[in-house]
Amino acid sequence: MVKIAPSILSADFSNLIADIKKVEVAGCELLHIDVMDGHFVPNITLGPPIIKSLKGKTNMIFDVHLMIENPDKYIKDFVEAGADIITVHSEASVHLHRTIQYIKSFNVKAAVALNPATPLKDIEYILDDLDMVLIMTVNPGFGGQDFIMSMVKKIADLKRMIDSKNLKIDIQVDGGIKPSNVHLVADAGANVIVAGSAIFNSDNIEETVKAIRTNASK
Ligand SMILES: O=C(CO)[C@@H](O)[C@H](O)COP(=O)(O)O
Ligand SMILES: [Fe+2]
Repeated sequence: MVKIAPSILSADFSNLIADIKKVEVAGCELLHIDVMDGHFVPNITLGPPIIKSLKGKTNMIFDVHLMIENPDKYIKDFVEAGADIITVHSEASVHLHRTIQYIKSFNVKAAVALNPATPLKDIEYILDDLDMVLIMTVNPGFGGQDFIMSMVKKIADLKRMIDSKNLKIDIQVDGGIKPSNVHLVADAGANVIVAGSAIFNSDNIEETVKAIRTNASK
């Protein structure tokens, strides 16, 4: 059974709560919140004050994807804003093990994201410290990009790595996922599905979420 995490990057920011309610009613488990700083990625989105303003308005899990340089400097702010899961990019953290321990010291879940070109070996020795690994299926920075097909093998390799160590770690995928390709990532082992444009740009959010869930289990 997959969990679905709509990315609010593609929501209507002038009507954010209404859009969040729609995905909650559609049964989505997580709210994926993309934080971009204009340095790690060429785009700027939102920060802790907006996340804080949303807390308490939905029961969904706040899944905060930090696409920022020097994440350690801001982790406490995101925890205080209401993050339940904090994902940092391996490419953005010099001392990744320390960063993960720091996130976990606040009793929130810790995850590492890998850009498409980043090898799995970057997390091999810290895998058992992680609650989730995020395999980027596009280059981070924008919603609405095309899914990178070669990431299917990377997901399968990660799944094998996790199973070989007898670990229980979520595999999240993010970028270009829609009802027509979700089976590829789910078959490979992904169980947390981020989708932004496919959900928020659809005419019928409930139907699209249902299609993602159904097609993931085909
Ligand atoms: O982190 C990112 C992009 O950097 C994502 O979460 C996107 O927001 C996903 O959007 P779609 O590719 O599903 O439209
Ligand atoms: Fe994301």
